Amino acid sequence: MPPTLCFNCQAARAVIIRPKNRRKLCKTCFLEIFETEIHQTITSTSLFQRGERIAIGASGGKDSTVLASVLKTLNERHDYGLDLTLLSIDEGIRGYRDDSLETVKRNAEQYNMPLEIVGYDELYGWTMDQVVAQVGKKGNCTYCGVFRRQALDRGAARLGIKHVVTGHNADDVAETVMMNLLRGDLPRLSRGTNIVTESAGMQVKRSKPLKYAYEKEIVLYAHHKKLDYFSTECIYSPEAFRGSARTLIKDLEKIRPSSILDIVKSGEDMAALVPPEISNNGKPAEDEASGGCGSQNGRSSGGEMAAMEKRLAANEEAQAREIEITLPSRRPSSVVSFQQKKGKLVKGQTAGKCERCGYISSQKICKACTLLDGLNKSRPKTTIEVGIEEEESSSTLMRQMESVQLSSMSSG
Ligand SMILES: Nc1ncnc2c1ncn2[C@@H]1O[C@H](COP(=O)(O)OP(=O)(O)OP(=O)(O)O)[C@@H](O)[C@H]1O
Repeated sequence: MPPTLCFNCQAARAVIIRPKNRRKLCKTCFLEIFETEIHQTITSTSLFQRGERIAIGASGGKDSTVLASVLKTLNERHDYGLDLTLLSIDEGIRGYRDDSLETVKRNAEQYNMPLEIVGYDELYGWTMDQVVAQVGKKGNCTYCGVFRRQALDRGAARLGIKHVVTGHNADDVAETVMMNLLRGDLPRLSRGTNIVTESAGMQVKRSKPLKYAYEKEIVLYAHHKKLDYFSTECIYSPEAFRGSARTLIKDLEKIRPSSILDIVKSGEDMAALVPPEISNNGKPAEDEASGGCGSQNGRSSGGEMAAMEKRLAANEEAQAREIEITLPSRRPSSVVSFQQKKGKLVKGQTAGKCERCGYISSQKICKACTLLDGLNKSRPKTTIEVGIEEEESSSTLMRQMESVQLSSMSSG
């Protein structure tokens, strides 16, 4: 039987079935199409300014490694004129981040980019190993996510850089859309679909150039480009709800490959219907997919079923560690009744500064300092009342507090 020819060039042998649309492509065409699509995302959203300094949030994983590689390629090919730097956050997780940082150090040499490493220990006086030793695994992702978002801002500020890019991909965005849909959280759904979010703390812009790239294609790209990346998952691991949304999306993708992009597009369309007063569009915002941990994501490039099974098992395990979060007043129905009660939309909050660390926050004490308070007081059980949009301003819902209960923290 003659070999199947590439759908694109009709000359070379097809070796890849594109996860996005099942088209059969040769390696060269796949790599070029993948890069071209990222270029189109960048140009159609006017993501970068010529001469801009960009910090690439580099974890050593497949997404940020592919992001660094593609940005370098496109910067040279299309003469974007960008000054690219790798920025890594060392959460202090022995046997995980120390190994992945070795990968980033190699990447810095391979891509000829400067590398800045910022540690939780120097910023907060705690490593994640110490946090977990104190609070247990349950809820540890909350600490890590809050700390990482600030750390990326602080790292960028240290470098004098005002734009951080992260490797969040279409699967991550689809998961965020799905999670917020299931929670009935329109403001977050809206923000999670934006390609650019202004970071609350330091007026650092944050963006996701891989927003429309499928995770599977990122793995294929890394594989065929022979990129050097780290593929072990975080030892403190996953957030069960995101894992469940992920499994749901992966199941849908099997039946309908376009599902991931369809969910992203639907999220964007729904976001367009959310009034700015509620979505906080264009204002400082922290969303779950802009610096939080997604290391629950499968990182293996082979044996999808095996990876899926592993994920399912991990999700099950994660149920026991899931943090209890109550969102009493964030459903669209409460948005309406809240507004009706007031008779008009409530003006947004004014972002002030955290009294402790100076990070911009709508509360007196920012989320990271609140968490640190609990840690430093060595409380075995902590109930923290934080505004869910604490570091975000101008949202009707921001005035409504959510109760985040970090219960049984000492139980692991
Ligand atoms: N320790 C870190 N240092 C710098 N950037 C990070 C770090 N952890 C995460 N990021 C950024 O946030 C993005 C999403 O991280 P996440 O934890 O969800 O991992 P991921 O989806 O597996 O990505 P990756 O494959 O790049 O690790 C990463 O692609 C990276 O840009």
